[in-house]
Amino acid sequence: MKREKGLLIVLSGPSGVGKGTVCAALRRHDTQIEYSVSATTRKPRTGEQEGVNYFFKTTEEFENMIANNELLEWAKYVDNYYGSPRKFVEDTIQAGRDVILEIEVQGALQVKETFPEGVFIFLMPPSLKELRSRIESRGTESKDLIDSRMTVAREEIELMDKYDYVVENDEVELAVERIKSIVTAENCKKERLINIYKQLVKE
Ligand SMILES: Nc1nc2c(ncn2[C@@H]2O[C@H](COP(=O)(O)OP(=O)(O)O)[C@@H](O)[C@H]2O)c(=O)[nH]1
Ligand SMILES: Nc1ncnc2c1ncn2[C@@H]1O[C@H](COP(=O)(O)OP(=O)(O)O)[C@@H](O)[C@H]1O
Repeated sequence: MKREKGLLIVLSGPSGVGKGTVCAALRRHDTQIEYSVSATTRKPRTGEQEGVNYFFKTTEEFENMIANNELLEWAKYVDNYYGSPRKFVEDTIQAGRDVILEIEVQGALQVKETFPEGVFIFLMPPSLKELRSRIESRGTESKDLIDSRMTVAREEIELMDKYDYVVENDEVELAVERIKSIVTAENCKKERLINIYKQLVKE
């Protein structure tokens, strides 16, 4: 069936809950969902590649992107800027393909304002204790940074009711299956398909 626009899927939740891990697993499932690569002023971690994990920018470059309206949303998170390049997202959706943004909560809520027809998914940790141990086990942050990420996490969890769906990330493969079910169901929504059928009847 010929698609109209693709779905904009926003996967959000606290740092360390497993957004990156779940998104990477989702991509391995060959769901044909496109992944939006964000821009950031954060320094690359070992193994991270330009244009694959992030587009790494200076503060000046990032502020120019904001000024030129090149970002669909952006946020300052802990001490760095993060944002989603607008053009890739808009082009992908226009071409009828689904796109997923993996972003923190402030940015997700901005997208909800400008793009309410998006599908908003909040990834939940099984507990705060487990969340802290996941951040610690990743080993990418100092003790101070872990504390500030935990403070932000508590605030973010309170915003959970603004999302369409809440998915627990107890096990990666279970979380992936839940997200795939959500995307399938959203693609079957009558509102999305009715116009396509009207068009078919006319032809
Ligand atoms: N608003 C927004 N948040 C982003 C974007 N890209 C990444 N983030 C979020 O920024 C936070 C910090 O990302 P990062 O430094 O890579 O750390 P990690 O996700 O905890 O490994 C995470 O919650 C990301 O999901 C973006 O384009 N926009
Ligand atoms: N379901 C899970 N069970 C156990 N550990 C997990 C799970 N999901 C992610 N992790 C681990 O938690 C840490 C944080 O995951 P990450 O994907 O970097 O989180 P985020 O992108 O939300 O900051 C990583 O070490 C990752 O391997």
